[in-house]
Amino acid sequence: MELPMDKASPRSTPLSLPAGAAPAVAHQTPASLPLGPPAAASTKPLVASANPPLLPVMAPAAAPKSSSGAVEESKDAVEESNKSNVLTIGSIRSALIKQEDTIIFGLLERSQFCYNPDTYDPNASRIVGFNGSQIEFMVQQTEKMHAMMGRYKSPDEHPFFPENLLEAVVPSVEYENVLHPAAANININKRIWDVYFDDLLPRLVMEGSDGNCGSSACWDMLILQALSKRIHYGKFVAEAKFQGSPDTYTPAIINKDSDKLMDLLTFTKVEEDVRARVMSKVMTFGQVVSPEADPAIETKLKIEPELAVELYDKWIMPLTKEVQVQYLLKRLD
Ligand SMILES: O=C(O)C(=O)C[C@]1(C(=O)O)C=C[C@@H](O)C=C1
Repeated sequence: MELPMDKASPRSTPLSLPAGAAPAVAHQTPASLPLGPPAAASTKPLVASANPPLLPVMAPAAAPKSSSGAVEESKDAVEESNKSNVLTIGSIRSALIKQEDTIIFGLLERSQFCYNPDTYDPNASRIVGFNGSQIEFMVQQTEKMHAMMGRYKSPDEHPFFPENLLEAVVPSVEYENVLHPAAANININKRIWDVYFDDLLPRLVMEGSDGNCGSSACWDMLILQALSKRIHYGKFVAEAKFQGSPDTYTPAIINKDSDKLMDLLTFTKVEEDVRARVMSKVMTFGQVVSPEADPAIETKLKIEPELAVELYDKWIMPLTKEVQVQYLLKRLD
C-alpha cells in the first residue's frame, strides 16, 4: 500500500531461503483490517451457547504428551475436559493460528519500507493542532473512528489510546461475554507499543528514509492491532483453561501465586509447534516469486524467518502468558 503522500518505491532486497526448503503451509489472505470479530463470529462472538462463538469450535490440537508430574496431568485434563465445552482450548488455538497469518503478512509488508524516522518524531509531524508523531496521530484518529463503529465494545478488541475514544454511533451489539468482568480492565497495549517500536521495528526494516512515512505508519498500525488482538486472546485461553480444570488453578489463584499459574498454563510442546509453524509460514508467504528465479537454486525471502520466530518466542507468547496470569489472578474476584 502506498499513500498519495508517499514518494519512493518500496525496497526490494530479499533475503535468501535455503535451496530445497519446502513450503509447508498453504497461502491464506490476511484479514485486511481486523475490525470486529473474525469471519465466523457474525455479531455475537464469544458466546458460551450453542451458537458458534468467535472461536471456531474444532477438535482440540494434539495434547502435549506429558511423561510425569501432577502439573502435566492437570494440563492433559484441561485439554480433555475442554473437548465438551464451546470455549475449547483447541478452538482458541485455531484462532491464534489464523492470527499468525495477519501478523506475518503485516511484517512482510512493513519490511518493504525503510525505518522512516520522521514517522515517529513528534517534531517532524507538523500536524496542525496535534502534538505528537504521525504514528500517534494515525492510531489515535483511527481508533476514534473505529470506536464510533463499536469496535472496542467487543471483548477481543483493545485500544492503544483508550482515553481518546469517541462514543459509538452504531447500534450496540450484545456480546455474551464468556470472560470474567475483570477482563475489561486488562490492557497491556502500552507494553506492546514499546516492544514493537523499541525492539522489533528497528530489526525488521532498513535504516534511513525512503519518503514512505504514511505507508510505514499504516502497516505499523495494522501490525500493532494484530499483535494486540493476539496477545489479549490470552484472556480467552486462560478462561478455557480455568473452565477445563478449575480445581487445578483455584489454589494458585487464591494464593495469588503468579509463578505457579505461569507454570500451570505453560505448554512447552505447543510453544515449539508455534515456533515451527511461524518459521514455516515466513518461508512460504515471504518468498519473492519471480519468473526468472530457479527454485532449485535459491528462493528469496522478504524477511528473516528467525526474526518472526524470535518475535513470538520473546514477546508474543510471553505477553500472551502475562495476560493469562493477570486474568487468572482476578478470575475468582
Ligand atoms: O495454547 C496455549 O495453551 C496458550 O497458552 C497460548 C500460548 C501462545 O501464546 O501461543 C502461550 C502459552 C503456552 O505455553 C502455549 C501457547
